[in-house]
Amino acid sequence: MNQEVIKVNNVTMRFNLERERTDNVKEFFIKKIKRRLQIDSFVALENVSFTINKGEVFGLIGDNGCGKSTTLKIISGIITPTVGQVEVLGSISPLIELGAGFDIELTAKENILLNGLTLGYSKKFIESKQQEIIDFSELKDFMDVPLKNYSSGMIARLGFSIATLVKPDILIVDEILSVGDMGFQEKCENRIQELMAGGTTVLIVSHSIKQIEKLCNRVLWLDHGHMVALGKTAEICDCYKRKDFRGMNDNEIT
Ligand SMILES: Nc1ncnc2c1ncn2[C@@H]1O[C@H](COP(=O)(O)OP(=O)(O)OP(=O)(O)O)[C@@H](O)[C@H]1O
Repeated sequence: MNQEVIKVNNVTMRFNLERERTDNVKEFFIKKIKRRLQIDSFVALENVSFTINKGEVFGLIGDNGCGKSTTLKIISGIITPTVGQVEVLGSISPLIELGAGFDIELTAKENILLNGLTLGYSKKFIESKQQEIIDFSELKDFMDVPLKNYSSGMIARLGFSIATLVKPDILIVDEILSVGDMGFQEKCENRIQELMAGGTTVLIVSHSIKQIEKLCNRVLWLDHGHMVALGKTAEICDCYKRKDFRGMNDNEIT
């Protein structure tokens, strides 16, 4: 029987955007008291519901600004939805923002320790795994270089190598694979497949439909914060490529 490990239930996310600039906290409160603060709200997600089963590789697709990263941030617990609930069963390794959890002034070696500690591992454990991380990232010659001198692809290599070191229950990958070169992307895809075989659930955001088609079992297509279609990868990607909104507001296309 399928075990649901991520449940997103009627989630709406509204962001407040100040219409005019407020330079300091005092000015903010004065404007607020005088009711002069004009705030527009922007709905990034509206009434989004879906579930992901253990061991699935689930993809989120859609045009720029449709709400993919917001969905991942809500699932990871980085932001709380305005309305609705999210339930997550198990440990999450979120690879969401490139370089998040890194200090660019520190060297790669120092960042492995910092990032590992942030993920909750002990210093001893990280040190014992350091070589494995260096080997997978193929950045041996750059270990003493501060991250500010790394390219985005190199940061992605390091981030992915740390996040997948220990098999997480749930791996969340936001676009990161797309900044690596072809060889590294392939290596990441193989590792994702290995993790999947070991029962890890993977949630991926990618603009590369080819990558989604290659890796995912099921896909959700979002448009302007709304669910357009949810279902098997081939069908949903096909609808997306043709911009076929037929499935709009339907539940699952199977
Ligand atoms: N903290 C925030 N405050 C205000 N608006 C936000 C905030 N975060 C996201 N948004 C807005 O919410 C919408 C959805 O953003 P999100 O980053 O989830 O889109 P996306 O689908 O991941 O886009 P992309 O494909 O370009 O990465 C966008 O219009 C964005 O400007």
